[in-house]
Amino acid sequence: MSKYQSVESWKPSDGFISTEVANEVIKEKNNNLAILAGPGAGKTEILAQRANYLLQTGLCKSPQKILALTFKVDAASNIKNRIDLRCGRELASRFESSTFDAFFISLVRRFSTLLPSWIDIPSDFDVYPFDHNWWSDYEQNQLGGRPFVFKNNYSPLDLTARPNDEITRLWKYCAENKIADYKMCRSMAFTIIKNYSQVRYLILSTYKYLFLDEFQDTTDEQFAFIQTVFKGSNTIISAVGDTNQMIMAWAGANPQNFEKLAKDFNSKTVHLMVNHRSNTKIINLINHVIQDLTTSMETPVVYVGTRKGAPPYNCIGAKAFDSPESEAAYISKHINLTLSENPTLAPSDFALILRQRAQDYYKNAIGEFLSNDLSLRNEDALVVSNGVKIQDLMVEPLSIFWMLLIRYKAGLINYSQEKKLDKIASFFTGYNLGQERERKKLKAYIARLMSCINFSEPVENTITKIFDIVGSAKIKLVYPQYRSQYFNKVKESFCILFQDALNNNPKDLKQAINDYEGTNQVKLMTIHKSKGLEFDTVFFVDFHDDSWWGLRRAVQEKNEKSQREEKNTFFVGLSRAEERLYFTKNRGNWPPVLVGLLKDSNLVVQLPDI
Ligand SMILES: Nc1ncnc2c1ncn2[C@@H]1O[C@H](COP(=O)(O)OP(=O)(O)OP(=O)(O)O)[C@@H](O)[C@H]1O
Repeated sequence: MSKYQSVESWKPSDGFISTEVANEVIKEKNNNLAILAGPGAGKTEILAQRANYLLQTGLCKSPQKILALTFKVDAASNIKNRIDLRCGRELASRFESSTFDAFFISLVRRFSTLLPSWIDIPSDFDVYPFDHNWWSDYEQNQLGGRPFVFKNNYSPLDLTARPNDEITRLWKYCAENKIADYKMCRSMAFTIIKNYSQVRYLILSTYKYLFLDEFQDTTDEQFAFIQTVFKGSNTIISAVGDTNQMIMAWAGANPQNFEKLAKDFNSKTVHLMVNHRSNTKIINLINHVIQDLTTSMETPVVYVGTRKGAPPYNCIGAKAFDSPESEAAYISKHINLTLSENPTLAPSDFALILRQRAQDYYKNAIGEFLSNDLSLRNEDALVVSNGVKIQDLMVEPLSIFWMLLIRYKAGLINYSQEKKLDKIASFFTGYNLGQERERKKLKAYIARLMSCINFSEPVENTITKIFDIVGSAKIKLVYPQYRSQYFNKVKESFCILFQDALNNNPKDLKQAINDYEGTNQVKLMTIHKSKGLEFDTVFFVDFHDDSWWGLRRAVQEKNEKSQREEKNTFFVGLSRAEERLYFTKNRGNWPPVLVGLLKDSNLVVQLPDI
């Protein structure tokens, strides 16, 4: 029997609502696609379903693979997690998801021997961003200091011709210390690709399909890489994004990406006009803001919701306060009221988002939250200095794996979590879950890992024992991002955060797990960090003119580009809400441009006193 399903019998999984356009995207065979879609349209999901379709029907046959490239680590693991859970091991192993930078690094490690002979970097170098302190040390110790190109906006260098002394000295120093920063890796990857057509052909013959998620955030440099490798090839590209959510221009994202894709790759443009996330009132507000974002040359799009049920009464509101404390006191009471009226909601369904300085806001607000029996978690905070941010830790595959084992040991695992644990363990062991005998061996392996867990021992001991059984080589093979020092950062951050949760709840394991995962905590984060997420209720806090100074300045200076970026940021934030969306300020004036938009919509009411 064929291991592949027929194209006719293949169906999308997990309650996916398919529209004609969605179906067209999933099943496109020949054309490069530019998929434009608004918030909540299920952009990542449609790529995940397309990957399932191509792998499960054999349109992407072994040994061909799909490569998904994106800007951010969490977006890369998000799509990979969905494929891993839905496809078997063999199929999932042919879906590779990576950030652009991680892909560049893997190219350099693999082909470092092809680099010009003056570059002597060993393949097991560590990568981290060289920050201000690093450069200060370097400048003090190294003759000639930081190369000029590293001081400015930097395009990748072609390293084939031996560059100047400053550059060669930097590379020599890094080779001796087995380190490199991201910019250096980009240069090395470009040098390999441009000068060795064999490497390009190897990439092209490996990847029949290329997915580009969050395409609006792609930089010129990344686009140049896509052009160099894929232009004129048979690899089929599917790029998905939302130009109204482009908030990375400061990091080099180019608003013309979709046009460039159409020109260079003759891509077919498809619009997904649905929003599966928000209620009709919030979608009306989204459509209203889109009208403002649309230039006179474009036709404004209008999104249609698929969510059932009427929006809650007063679901979009605003209120002014005279201090962050009184604002936080009101919000925590409001959350408690909504929780008491909606028993299916938990504190983690509520988010406070703000333009900047989440930690300052946290310090002012936490007391009020605690006195209303609620906990607030600053998702943007580092677990430990030089460690991983809480929000990033939550999506790290190793943190997910360790928590699943801990849940299993504590008897607090549900069916889908257990399936997920089996899947990850099968990646480490190679056991086939479809075969009874191998499944038994897999269960014995998981039991062995679990026997390492002793809740009265320091968490670090437990994790080290688990790690010894799994083996570092296996972990690095399955998750290439852990080939560097980053593994130790994730491990240390996990141990500290989970140890804290255990210490705070010595007799209540369930509560400790909830504390670690933030299940019973209201989330606090910057708008940039909220991108890609969704919450039942969103409070836009600290929503005053001073915190939107970037927009104020852009208006004063008539800087259209910056105004657009600020408005896009506002758009990203408000489109995170499913059912309730509130704007609050604790001083000064409302930001005039944004509040003008809200007033014009006629959708925002004054929130009542509680
Ligand atoms: N085709 C679909 N049918 C039903 N529900 C869907 C579908 N696609 C996505 N969803 C659900 O809709 C919500 C929004 O999806 P998702 O977060 O993938 O959208 P998105 O396009 O990435 O949004 P954004 O750009 O705003 O982050 C999620 O809860 C998701 O599970």
